[in-house]
Amino acid sequence: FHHFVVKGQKCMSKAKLHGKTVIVTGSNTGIGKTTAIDLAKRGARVILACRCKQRGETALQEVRNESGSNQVVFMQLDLGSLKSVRSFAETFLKSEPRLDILINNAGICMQGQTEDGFGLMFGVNHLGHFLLTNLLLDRLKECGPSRIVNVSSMAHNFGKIDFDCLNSHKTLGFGTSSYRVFQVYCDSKLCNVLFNHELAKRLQGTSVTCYTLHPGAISSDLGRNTSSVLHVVLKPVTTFFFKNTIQGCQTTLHCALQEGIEHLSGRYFSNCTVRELYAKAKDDAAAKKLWEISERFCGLP
Ligand SMILES: NC(=O)c1ccc[n+]([C@@H]2O[C@H](COP(=O)([O-])OP(=O)(O)OC[C@H]3O[C@@H](n4cnc5c(N)ncnc54)[C@H](O)[C@@H]3O)[C@@H](O)[C@H]2O)c1
Repeated sequence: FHHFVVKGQKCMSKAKLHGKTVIVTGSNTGIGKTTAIDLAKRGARVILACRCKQRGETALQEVRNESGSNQVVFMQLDLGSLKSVRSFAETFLKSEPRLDILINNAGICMQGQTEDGFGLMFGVNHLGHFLLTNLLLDRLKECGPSRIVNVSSMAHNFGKIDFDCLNSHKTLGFGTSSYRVFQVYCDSKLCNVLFNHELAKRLQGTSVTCYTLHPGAISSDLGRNTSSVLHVVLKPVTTFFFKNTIQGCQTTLHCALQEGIEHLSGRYFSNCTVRELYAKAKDDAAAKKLWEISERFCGLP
């Protein structure tokens, strides 16, 4: 109940980001867009990494207008295509000298399959971000102290990881029940938390830290692909009870900016506060196994 009706804490950091560069994935809508606007207002150079060129460019104008900054750039990134992730990273690394904050925000809750034949939610929510982060890691290290923020969800609590299922690249077809779609969404959000757990270990001794979080229950477009009737019926309820996208981006901003939280690298936040995870979300062996299987799927050495 607390998670659903509390509008939440505000990010208290007054950090200015002039001369710093930030990437926000999935920033043409929802909390990605409000995160980008806030960071641009603080002076950062903000890269909007979005799938659709047309929607990305519309968002670019909005983010520029609302932030009053012209240091905002659109770069095309489809997380459902490993080729697109590689080409985004290549373009970014060639054209931008710095990377100070990487915000892995994009997320999807619907059935389907990625270009590479993975389940859409596993592919976009986890695997695309896994590859993206790995390809940008050296640049983050060069620019340290730098941060990686992985937007997960409290839904990870209902997740489980079936490695056999991942190996068989099982995907959900159209007509799959909403319950099953939600279960696989929860699984992908558990992948975000386990990825963050293993990443923090691998980053120990570097100047890069990473954090994962639940942004709150937010009235956004995330459920747009669930039953349209349900969406229409629930919209007034969610608009009233849920956080709006400005409230919804506060924990992301906290993890990206708050001074003095570096010792909390690898931890999980909600309402701008560090929270305990259940054992399955900080399971060393599962996190390591997920990392190794993801490397194999992405063709990383
Ligand atoms: N809305 C909520 O209540 C809620 C709760 C918990 C966690 N979250 C998480 O917050 C994050 C942001 O969600 P939101 O609520 O702002 O929803 P949203 O649907 O408005 O935003 C998601 C963004 O991801 C982008 N995206 C989807 N597929 C992509 C792909 N293949 N390549 C690149 N970008 C892609 C979308 O275009 C969109 O911009 C997600 O990771 C979501 O899982 C949301």
